Amino acid sequence: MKISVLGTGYVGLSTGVCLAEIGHFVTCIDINQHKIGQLCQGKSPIYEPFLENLLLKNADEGRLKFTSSYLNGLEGTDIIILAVGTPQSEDGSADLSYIMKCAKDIAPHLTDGVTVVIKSTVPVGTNELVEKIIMSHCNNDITINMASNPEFLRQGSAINDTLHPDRIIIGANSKKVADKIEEMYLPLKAPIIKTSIRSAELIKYASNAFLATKISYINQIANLCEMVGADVNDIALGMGTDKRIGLSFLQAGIGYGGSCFPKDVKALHLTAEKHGIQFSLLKETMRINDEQQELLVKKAKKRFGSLKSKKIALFGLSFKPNTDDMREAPSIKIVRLLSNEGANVVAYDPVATHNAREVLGNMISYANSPEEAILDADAVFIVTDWDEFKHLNITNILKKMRCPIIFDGRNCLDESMLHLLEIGEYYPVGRPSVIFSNQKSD
Ligand SMILES: NC(=O)C1=CN([C@@H]2O[C@H](COP(=O)(O)OP(=O)(O)OC[C@H]3O[C@@H](n4cnc5c(N)ncnc54)[C@H](O)[C@@H]3O)[C@@H](O)[C@H]2O)C=CC1
Ligand SMILES: O=C(O)[C@H]1O[C@H](OP(=O)(O)OP(=O)(O)OC[C@H]2O[C@@H](n3ccc(=O)[nH]c3=O)[C@H](O)[C@@H]2O)[C@H](O)[C@@H](O)[C@@H]1O
Repeated sequence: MKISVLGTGYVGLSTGVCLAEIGHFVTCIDINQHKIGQLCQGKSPIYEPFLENLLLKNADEGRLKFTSSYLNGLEGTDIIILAVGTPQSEDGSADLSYIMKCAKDIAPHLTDGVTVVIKSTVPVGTNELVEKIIMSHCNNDITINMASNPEFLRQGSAINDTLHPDRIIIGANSKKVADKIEEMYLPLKAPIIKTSIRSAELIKYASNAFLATKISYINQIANLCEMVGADVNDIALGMGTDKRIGLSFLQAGIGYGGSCFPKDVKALHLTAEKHGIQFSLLKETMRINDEQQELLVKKAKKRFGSLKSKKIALFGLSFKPNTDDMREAPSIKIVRLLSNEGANVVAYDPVATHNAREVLGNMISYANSPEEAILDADAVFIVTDWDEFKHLNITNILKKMRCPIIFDGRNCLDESMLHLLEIGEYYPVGRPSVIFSNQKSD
């Protein structure tokens, strides 16, 4: 099939590359000419494992092209996939301006019978809105087919998630349209769920808000664990082994961030409110998450009394490992709180430093290695659970501190490695703290 994908963010690019990988002829279109320039040279504008290799391979084999011209990119296409951003507006609702503009701009280039698929996360009713915009801006008397096909990939594992999805949701108002989209995905051999357009739109928000709520739930359990002397990792294992609950998304820590959970929970809460539903559960999900992001600073204040002039080494800046994305990263709030307390922050992140500089500027200093970050540090905050921080040599690095005091916001240091520290203090989330003197005690 000939497919055009609009938007070359995480979703557009992963979708485009993977559809080419399964044999389709794909053109990715973006209004950002700088990005298109990079992509035409085989460079990925985002850090995402395996993406660049697959991009180069499919471009070389002639199945993947990039352009900023709608005229070239939409010519003779069977399916158009809209994957532009839907960020948060000031009032918390989804900002649909990019998708609306996109609809208006592509309209004059559409041909009769083309299928327009919305993959961006959009509130219920947006497909209908987009169809209206297209119909009022297309040149000829054409018909188009609309469909909703929300995306569930995670950053950091976007390629694997796209090639091996748990399920594919297709929302369409006719069997013919749904079948056409199913045909596009056939080589993936993934379970397909066909439904109405409105249900498909809502499935996406319901899924993200549920996962975010699961995280807030385990984080409140973690807070309780600290009060009663229980271990949240054991609780998560004990709960999650029940198949009805499941083990995933029970990793306690300093809360969720990223470009989706925060905005999607807010947007769903607002949609419910708009329709007279008081979805207060989601309000609590958000409140718990806001508070959880303050946890490490609160713990450090309790430990040190004052953080004024204390040097804090921050391990990790991105909102999760394997990405350089800083959108709504918990590190941002942590840095602001630490700065307000008068602490000096030196941060190390394997890939996010460049993006972090744009958000945090000179509020903090940036180190090129964990070793550099811990020089003269009073405490270490582990903010992102990069693999690099979990491995044995991190314990060796921490051992170089005179008396390491570690606040582990992601519970990522291994207990057995920690015992190599002969002296120091370890404060995880929802688990017993450990004070190492020559003899270890709880
Ligand atoms: N980031 C993620 O992991 C996931 C995101 N989503 C959803 O997918 C959508 C896209 O998200 P991201 O890929 O993160 O977005 P992004 O913000 O990283 O990228 C969006 C891209 O669209 C381009 N664009 C804007 N207007 C355009 C137009 N008129 N024509 C062509 N290109 C245009 C922008 O230049 C930008 O490159 C959002 O609705 C998001 O909620 C869904 C699942 C996962
Ligand atoms: O709509 C989206 O954009 C995507 O949002 C999330 O994906 P993503 O934000 O890339 O990353 P996740 O792995 O879900 O992590 C989100 C945040 O939750 C935190 N998290 C995750 C899992 C967990 O157990 N505990 C926890 O604190 C992570 O550290 C991170 O800050 C969903 O997992 C995807 O299915 C969805 O497609």
